[in-house]
Amino acid sequence: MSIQIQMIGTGSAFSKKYFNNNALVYADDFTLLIDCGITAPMALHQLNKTVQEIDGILITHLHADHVGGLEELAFQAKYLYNIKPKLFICSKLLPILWENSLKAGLSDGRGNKLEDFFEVIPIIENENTMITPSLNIEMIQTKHIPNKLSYSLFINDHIFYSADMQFDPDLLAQIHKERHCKTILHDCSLEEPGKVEVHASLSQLLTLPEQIQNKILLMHYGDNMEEFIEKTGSMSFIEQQKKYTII
Ligand SMILES: O=c1ccn([C@@H]2O[C@@H]3COP(=O)(O)O[C@H]3[C@H]2O)c(=O)[nH]1
Ligand SMILES: [Zn+2]
Ligand SMILES: [Zn+2]
Repeated sequence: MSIQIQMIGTGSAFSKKYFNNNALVYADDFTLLIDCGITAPMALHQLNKTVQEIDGILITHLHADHVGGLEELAFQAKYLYNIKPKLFICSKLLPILWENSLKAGLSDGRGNKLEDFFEVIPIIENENTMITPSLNIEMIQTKHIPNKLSYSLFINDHIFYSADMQFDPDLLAQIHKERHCKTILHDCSLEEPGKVEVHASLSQLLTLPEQIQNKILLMHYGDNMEEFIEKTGSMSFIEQQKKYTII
């Protein structure tokens, strides 16, 4: 079954030209937002979308370019539309999201909790979770910031979505060979090697075999992306706001 992916933002954390690297996944009857960064409410507004059109939000890790927009969406959902979107998050991240990130803004001082804003659905890592009959997600822990939990995703078993991760050629080879992934959406730092070690860099990704490179759409890139067009081997940059049908 085919799905559509639309990056509401394709930028790196400090980008001022692109919104935060967050994605809408359209399955038959379900729209999932993958990550909800600081700029996500504005990015959705530019697509003429409100939280009413989002059936679920899935969080990969707790950096602000991936969760910084949740407070606004939570308040909009509750106080503007009186709805409760589903919130999918690995069970290990769930307490940290509330206690260390959202509680300050969302708590009402009378003991409210995350479940007052979202239908919280804890995800067990490495287990295939049905989001909706036409959309399964498996979350695997990947290396991003040392000692900080971060997850990448398999979507419907054959799409790999890196979220934020360091270069891991062995994992990508395994994904290609054993999981038969057809499409890989991968974060890509355009900084010179050594400056930002917490994302895969373009120079690292260019060392991958051709048959892996031609599956890769590059995302989470800096404002200088256009300088690198035609310099990405068999990979290409995914475009912000464009809808991609992935079978
Ligand atoms: O140990 C660290 C922690 C953070 N950072 C920067 O902060 C950013 C946070 O969002 P991000 O994960 O998209 O990208 C990260 C990097 O740009 C870093 O370079 N080294
Ligand atoms: Zn990020
Ligand atoms: Zn990050």
